[in-house]
Amino acid sequence: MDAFEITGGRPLRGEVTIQGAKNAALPLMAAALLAGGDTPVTLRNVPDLSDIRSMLKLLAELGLELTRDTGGTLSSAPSASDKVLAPYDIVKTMRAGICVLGPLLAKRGRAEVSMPGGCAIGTRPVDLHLRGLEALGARITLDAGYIVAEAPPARGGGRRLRGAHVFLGGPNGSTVLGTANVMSAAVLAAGTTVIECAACEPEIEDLGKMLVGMGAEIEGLGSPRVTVHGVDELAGVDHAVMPDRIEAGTYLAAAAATGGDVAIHRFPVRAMGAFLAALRDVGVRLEEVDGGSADRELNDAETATVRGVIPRRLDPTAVVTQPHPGFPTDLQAQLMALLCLADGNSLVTEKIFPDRFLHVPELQRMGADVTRLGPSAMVRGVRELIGAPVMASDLRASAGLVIAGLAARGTTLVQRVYHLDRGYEAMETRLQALGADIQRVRR
Ligand SMILES: CC(=O)N[C@H]1[C@@H](OP(=O)(O)OP(=O)(O)OC[C@H]2O[C@@H](n3ccc(=O)[nH]c3=O)[C@H](O)[C@@H]2O)O[C@H](CO)[C@@H](O)[C@@H]1O
Ligand SMILES: C=C(OP(=O)(O)O)C(=O)O
Repeated sequence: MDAFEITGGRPLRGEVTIQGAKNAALPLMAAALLAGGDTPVTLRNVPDLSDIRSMLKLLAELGLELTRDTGGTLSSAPSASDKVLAPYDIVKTMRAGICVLGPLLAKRGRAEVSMPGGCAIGTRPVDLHLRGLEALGARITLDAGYIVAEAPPARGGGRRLRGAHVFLGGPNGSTVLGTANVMSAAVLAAGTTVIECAACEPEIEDLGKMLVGMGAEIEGLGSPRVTVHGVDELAGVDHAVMPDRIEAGTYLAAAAATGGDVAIHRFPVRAMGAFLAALRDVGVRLEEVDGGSADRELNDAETATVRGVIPRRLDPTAVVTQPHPGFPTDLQAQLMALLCLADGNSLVTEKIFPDRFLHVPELQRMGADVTRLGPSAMVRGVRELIGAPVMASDLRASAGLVIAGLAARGTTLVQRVYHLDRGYEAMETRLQALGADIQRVRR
């Protein structure tokens, strides 16, 4: 199994360009199943990640071939496939495998989708996905680990979902991929669907933009009330995947933890308000790099090249993860790694996945002073972290450990790098280019 061997203490310096977002690209790829006729779907800025390869395999299994060029563009060949089985072997590897459920139901009238996998970050039910699709008239049963769903018979023959009022609120707010599924199903339903308590995450907005580009009629994107007027057919589209806000936040946190100076290109500023507010509390200020020389205050750009002005001493802060536009749970571990080095006590509360603290015992192995208190963690800043062998069993916890390793004295071995390969393209190469001492090794 691959591991990262990191010798810490080198400030990251240089430039890094943010890739397309994994969590946008995966539902966008699934939405390619909705295209009719022989117009191709083209998706640009698709990162080269193991989750993306798994989704390509899953779509091929469903009769939709997407080919990838060297520049990260995926193009579909026309498909008249009526396959509806999303098998366990592929879907178990990633949560986003569930994203084919809505498109299959809408386009092919039936779906048999294995219960999904994904990061082990606590219970991850799919009840809201199913409730939303049932509201659109789908009949759903669970059979041997598979979700078997069928659209109701349509008046003119075949099967078709029907528009409805759908409420997607759950115990911890809305559901991101549940919203993707219901929205992708509603676009071809008969009549109008109103999704209340829709996820406002930028990746859902990106999916909506792609669907609109295919001919869908959607209002309220980015808000908790999304209205979808069903249409009879969708065409292909040429769409660029939004930049990855989690990757951007990870590299910024790494620069801050090492006292470095990194210019980050394609930084999705507008999608990152809560993270940037937390960094400002810690003392990091962002400046927009203007033409490579004169820097100015960061404004509300969609994307920009930014540089963090990193203080010598980091202040502590309190953050609570929440649905967008709140602080993203997918950046909680990375921020915690940074707060381990702040001058004082911080409080991190996890409201989306209250057990998402797998990085805590591993950070403790590196000398961090963190106490878990139910859904919160008290982080008492220490003067330094010390390299150690560590291991995490989810993607962002692993990213937090890489940041800790980059800042620590001595050598850290981050094991089970396959988690990182799900979400960060060539992470070690990109960090090496920023001056980090990091190697991929076999252990
Ligand atoms: C591939 C992808 O985009 N994954 C992201 C997506 O996951 P994912 O879409 O799976 O996460 P959800 O938004 O669905 O989960 C949010 C909360 O809702 C609960 N819930 C969810 C579905 C459901 O049917 N019932 C229910 O109760 C979950 O347990 C959790 O507490 O959003 C998460 C929250 O921002 C991110 O951490 C993941 O990186
Ligand atoms: C939790 C994540 O991914 P997934 O939902 O695919 O497990 C993530 O991207 O941080």
